[in-house]
Amino acid sequence: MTHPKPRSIIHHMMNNAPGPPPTHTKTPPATHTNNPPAVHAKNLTVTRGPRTVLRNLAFTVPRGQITGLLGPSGCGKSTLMRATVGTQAKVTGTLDVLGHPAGHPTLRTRIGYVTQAPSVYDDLTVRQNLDYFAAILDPGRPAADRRHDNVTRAIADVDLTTHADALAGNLSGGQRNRVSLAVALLGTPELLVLDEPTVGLDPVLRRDLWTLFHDIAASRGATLLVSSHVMDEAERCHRLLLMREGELLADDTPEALRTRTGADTVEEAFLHLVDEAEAAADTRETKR
Ligand SMILES: Nc1ncnc2c1ncn2[C@@H]1O[C@H](COP(=O)(O)OP(=O)(O)OP(=O)(O)O)[C@@H](O)[C@H]1O
Repeated sequence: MTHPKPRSIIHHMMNNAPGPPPTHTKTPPATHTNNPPAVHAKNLTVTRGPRTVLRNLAFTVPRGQITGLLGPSGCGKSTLMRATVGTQAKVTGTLDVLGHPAGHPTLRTRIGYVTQAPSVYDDLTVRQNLDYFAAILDPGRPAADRRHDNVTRAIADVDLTTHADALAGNLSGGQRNRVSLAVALLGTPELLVLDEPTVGLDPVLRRDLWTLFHDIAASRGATLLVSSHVMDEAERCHRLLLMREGELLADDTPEALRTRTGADTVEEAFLHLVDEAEAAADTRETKR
């Protein structure tokens, strides 16, 4: 007897679109044209200890798309994500998320946030982990059926149905990352903030996750803000925020960045922009 295959976004996408995911150089139409952008920042500055780690940032993250936050280690990606989800202290300037100031209580259920360290309980199974977080998000006996459906769907979304009863502690690093992502998907968030979700994953898993991100954006109209320091992942985003040392070098589509700098890849474009920024800084210095 053959069992029906569990519904899985990853399989669904792979069956319909074999090969690598599209690089999506064209910007799709925004799905909530009358709504405020997912994120709007102006004069955004963050200090950590004695250091200014984000300096005067201004950018807009449109809805319904994948915006990549790219830059070298230590440039401030995690700090920007923490500020966006409202967990970062000493934030000044404007930072509006889904039309509210970052950290506003109404945003709690509208944002999913996955940090770099998978936040799952090793001594619980995948389903028990999800049940636990679902009970916090949507408590009470009357919501039991809805919780069960949401948990089943979130597990299927990250392609872990066959591992639902496995202890999280016995999963691979990539699978544990996907449990964290499933937790973030539980409340069907409008904005998903994913901090280096593919770090340490093999190329196949990385490709599968990016396929999943595109499916989440396309099928739910969700906005994804995804950080990475791997420049080839930039090509998979609709838009890019390129960062260096707490400052924004660019806020554009991968295609526009390549065209503007005459580069073949986003990595080359990034290096070009770094050189340009350093030359501009030198000019300012010699004029003093
Ligand atoms: N608690 C802290 N006190 C002072 N400085 C900090 C603190 N935490 C981080 N920083 C500094 O803030 C800067 C930005 O850190 P952040 O973690 O945002 O960078 P990142 O781009 O996410 O790096 P990575 O890719 O390695 O995760 C770094 O230079 C870091 O040293």
